[in-house]
Amino acid sequence: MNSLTQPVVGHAPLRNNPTDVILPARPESLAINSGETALIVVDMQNAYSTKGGYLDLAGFDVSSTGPVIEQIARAIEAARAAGVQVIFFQNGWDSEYAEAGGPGSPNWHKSNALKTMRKNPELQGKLLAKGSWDYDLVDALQPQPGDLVVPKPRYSGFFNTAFDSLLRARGIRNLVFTGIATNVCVESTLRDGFFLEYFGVVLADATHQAGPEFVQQASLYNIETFFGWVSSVDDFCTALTKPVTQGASA
Ligand SMILES: C/C(=C/NC(N)=O)C(=O)O
Repeated sequence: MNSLTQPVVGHAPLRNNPTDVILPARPESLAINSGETALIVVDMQNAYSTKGGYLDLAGFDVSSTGPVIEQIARAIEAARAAGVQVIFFQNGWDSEYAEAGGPGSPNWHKSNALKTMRKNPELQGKLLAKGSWDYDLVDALQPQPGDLVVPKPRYSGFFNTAFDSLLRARGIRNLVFTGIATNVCVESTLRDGFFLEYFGVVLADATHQAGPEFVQQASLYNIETFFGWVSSVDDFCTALTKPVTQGASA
């Protein structure tokens, strides 16, 4: 075989027509390649954003999650149009809660879902259980062919999941985060990604905290200052439609 007829293989088969974009962000703009970037939608389940779901029943305020869902939908549409991989996380456990861990697990003691069910036995089997309404992704944010859905049993999406392998196999290095809750699963996953050499960006207006407003600000401060970058849905959508020509400045 000569060099023209030999099959060619390489690492990281990038997605169609990857382009470089400059994403305005704090504390500085980021140059990212669309083929090496994934939009991460964290736990947009009824549990976290719908009245009657786990967070609401546990006493957290979910009254302003509607605009966040709309912003995430915009970010997903822009990502799909630009060929950016969309990955949904879905948090929860089997209906017997074996995956949640028993009293030997700190999760059993700290999970407000498990604590709420222990206090209200009539809810047993309903919160964050696979197959339940609570576990389902919200109607407005449903995966489409080509998107990935990754179930996860703990706050960090890297723990006991296929996430890292899925990213590595696709040559993805940049993780753009949306979802709920900023201060729990979003921040946990972004932090673990930082230690694994992923560049993490959070789209602030496509996230919502679990707890008072100050924890949203604290989490964004932490991310901007120590673990990654903070941007917005407008900047993400605009950046994806304005590829940067190699060698040109933004
Ligand atoms: C409080 C909480 C947050 N989860 C998340 N998706 O950030 C939980 O799962 O208990």
